Amino acid sequence: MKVGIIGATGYGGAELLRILQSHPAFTIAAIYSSSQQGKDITAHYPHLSHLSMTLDEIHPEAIAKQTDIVFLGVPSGISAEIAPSLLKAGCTVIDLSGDFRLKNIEQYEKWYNKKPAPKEWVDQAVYAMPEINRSAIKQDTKFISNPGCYPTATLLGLAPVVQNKLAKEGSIIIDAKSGVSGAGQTASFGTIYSELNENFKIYKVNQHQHIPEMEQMLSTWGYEAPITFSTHLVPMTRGIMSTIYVSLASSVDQAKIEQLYMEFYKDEPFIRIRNNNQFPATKEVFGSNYCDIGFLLDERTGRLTIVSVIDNLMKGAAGQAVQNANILCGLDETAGLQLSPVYP
Ligand SMILES: NC(=O)C1=CN([C@@H]2O[C@H](COP(=O)(O)OP(=O)(O)OC[C@H]3O[C@@H](n4cnc5c(N)ncnc54)[C@H](OP(=O)(O)O)[C@@H]3O)[C@@H](O)[C@H]2O)C=CC1
Ligand SMILES: CC(=O)N[C@@H](CCC(=O)OP(=O)(O)O)C(=O)O
Repeated sequence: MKVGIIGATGYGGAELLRILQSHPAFTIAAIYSSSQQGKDITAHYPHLSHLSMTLDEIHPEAIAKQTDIVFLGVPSGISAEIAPSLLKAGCTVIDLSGDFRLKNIEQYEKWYNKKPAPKEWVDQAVYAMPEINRSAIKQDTKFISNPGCYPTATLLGLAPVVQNKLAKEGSIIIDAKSGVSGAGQTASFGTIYSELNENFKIYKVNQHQHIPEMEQMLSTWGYEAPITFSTHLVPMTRGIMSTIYVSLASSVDQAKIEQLYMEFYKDEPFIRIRNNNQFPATKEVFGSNYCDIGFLLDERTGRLTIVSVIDNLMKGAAGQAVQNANILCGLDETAGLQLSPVYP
């Protein structure tokens, strides 16, 4: 099976290269760039010098001939422009951006502050988070919209509670933190070393573009109230920790909640539940496709604290995209993804 990567010079693209170079069923047929055509990937990423691949121009018809699946790892706003021409040319596309996740394009315009992709293409995109809706991916699916990094950690943390109608309406508060690679490789004032080092910042308060993505999924689970979601930049390279507070709608104890999570995720190869009141740390998933989840009920307040961690570039982007590609191709979902976290 031949795969291609558009945006291979980006962080998500580099992570796709890292996974796909040793995938048992996928071969990297070509990599594409809008700004570095004709150059070797090594010119941008010396750590990939063992691959020695030339970056090609983005020509949809040629990409359709060269690949069975193409991963699109370009910024939001750019995917909306590129994906339709790829699909028209006959490519099968897995898009990592936020451009096709929101079914309501007015919501996209409001939260991303960008022109939305044409509705007809948004309608065709299958939003796929394997542990939640892997059956949405059919054999003839041509277009997958990969979930956002924060929504992946948060929704996986919340699913057992919300789907079992245990969340009190209006009570969900999410306090999330990300390493700086979540912002991609282009430096901005907020992501330069002197701003990040020995610093801890909140950003996009009540304005984060992942809020409607999470609310869209929560509403399919019957939770209709708006959520409070805050994001923080942590002086580290990779990792997301989503700390979620939710008031419980009925009285259950810690043992029952543990049982619920264990049961909900019992067949999931990439979800690891911490029991005995243990909480996960971002380093425990670093470089892997795992999502680790811990939780503790505060019996005084009736609130549950859930902590969900992922590597933003793996389960939050490239790893989940490959997991989706595996499902699409009828492969073992874990193919190419059985990587232990890098520790310490
Ligand atoms: N970083 C993360 O943790 C996550 C990222 N995402 C999403 O994945 C996508 C890629 O993110 P990431 O790799 O971090 O981003 P980067 O900024 O690191 O890389 C994006 C790449 O897109 C390409 N690009 C930029 N402008 C254009 C353009 N006009 N036309 C075509 N290609 C362009 C560039 O490659 P070139 O110049 O070679 O074309 C660039 O290397 C984004 O949509 C992001 O929101 C999703 C989840 C997590
Ligand atoms: C640390 C950091 O800046 N993270 C980014 C994640 C962006 C992202 O992944 O964008 P999509 O909307 O395409 O998913 C942010 O919070 O905006």
